Amino acid sequence: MADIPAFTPVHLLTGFLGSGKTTLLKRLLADPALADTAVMINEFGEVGLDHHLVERIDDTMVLLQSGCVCCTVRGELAEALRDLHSKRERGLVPPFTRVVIESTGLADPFPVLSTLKSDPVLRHHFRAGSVVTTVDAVNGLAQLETYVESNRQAAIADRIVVTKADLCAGSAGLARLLSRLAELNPDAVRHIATADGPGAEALFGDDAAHRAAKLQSASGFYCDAPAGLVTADGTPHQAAISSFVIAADTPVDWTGFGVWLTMLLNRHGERVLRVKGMLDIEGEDRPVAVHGVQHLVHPPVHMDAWPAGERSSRIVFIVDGLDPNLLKRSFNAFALAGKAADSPQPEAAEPVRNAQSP
Ligand SMILES: Nc1nc2c(ncn2[C@@H]2O[C@H](COP(=O)(O)OP(=O)(O)OP(=O)(O)O)[C@@H](O)[C@H]2O)c(=O)[nH]1
Repeated sequence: MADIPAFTPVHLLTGFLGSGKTTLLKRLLADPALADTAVMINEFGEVGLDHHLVERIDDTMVLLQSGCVCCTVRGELAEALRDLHSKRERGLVPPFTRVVIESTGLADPFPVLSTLKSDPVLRHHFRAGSVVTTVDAVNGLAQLETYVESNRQAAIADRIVVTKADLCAGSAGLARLLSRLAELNPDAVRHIATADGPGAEALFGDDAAHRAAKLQSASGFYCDAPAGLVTADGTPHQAAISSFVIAADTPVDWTGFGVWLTMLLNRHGERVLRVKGMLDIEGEDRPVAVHGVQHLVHPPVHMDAWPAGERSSRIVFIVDGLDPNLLKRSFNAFALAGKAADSPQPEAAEPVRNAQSP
């Protein structure tokens, strides 16, 4: 086992919604080179699913919930790191030699890194490591142009991993994305994700000098959520982006669900920034994970088992200006064949403009 460094590097794995952070993290954590790693996962939304998808639950896996690590849960991040450090000192957790934080898809990397420097305890024990940013080859170009969060994540990266190139290999769109990324952040090393690369060393190898230089040059907007991201009521992130969950205790009809999701993404794909869920399908023992990113639906995956005591369907949505009540009602009509789950009370619901078409 490696010696504990005087300053434990904290690597940040970021990237826009659905760009493949959890997929990459899960693959990297299987590499023995990352055995001494504490992992923190932060999700935007009321219900966290990623820690189940990574399939590693132990004392060095921390879930930072109920807010975004760059703004509302910065305090929680600092506290969790202090707690991990203290437990390591007392031998209560394995002696990790690095930390990887998987941020939300909307996180701004600057405030996360500044937490390490500004906290009086953390700055004596931790240092900023690499910022690794995943960029989705299918949706990335449009996201870079539309969402400031995506732009900042790519601009601060030490390493950029272009994911889903297998879905659009050789296309003009992929070439345009690569040249846009080179323009936005010429210093970053760019990788194309494959089933077995890039590896842990390529992404989290030591780069303290590079990082220090980069932070220096970015110091003008290093400390807090940049002005462009803060809305009039002080809420970070663009005002129309919101998250909600559709939950159901009744098993879901797979065909109805498929029709519903396809129609939804066909019609409103631009505004469905992310949909991900763990479904209890009629006639299936194991949970099925489903993922969609804008117009793209990924193949469903059977998970090994239900997390303890959690057999029910949960679908997390992150949307840009869509009415949750409309989606909940149409989900109920299609996927549950009208058997009400947590559909809204009639008085709380918006008028349903078109119940048959999500
Ligand atoms: N074909 C293909 N699919 C990928 C690739 N990387 C990720 N995916 C799929 O993209 C979907 C979203 O991946 P995640 O790893 O959950 O993305 P994420 O960035 O963690 O998502 P959020 O945490 O919700 O922002 C999943 O269905 C993955 O299987 C890739 O390189 N190729």
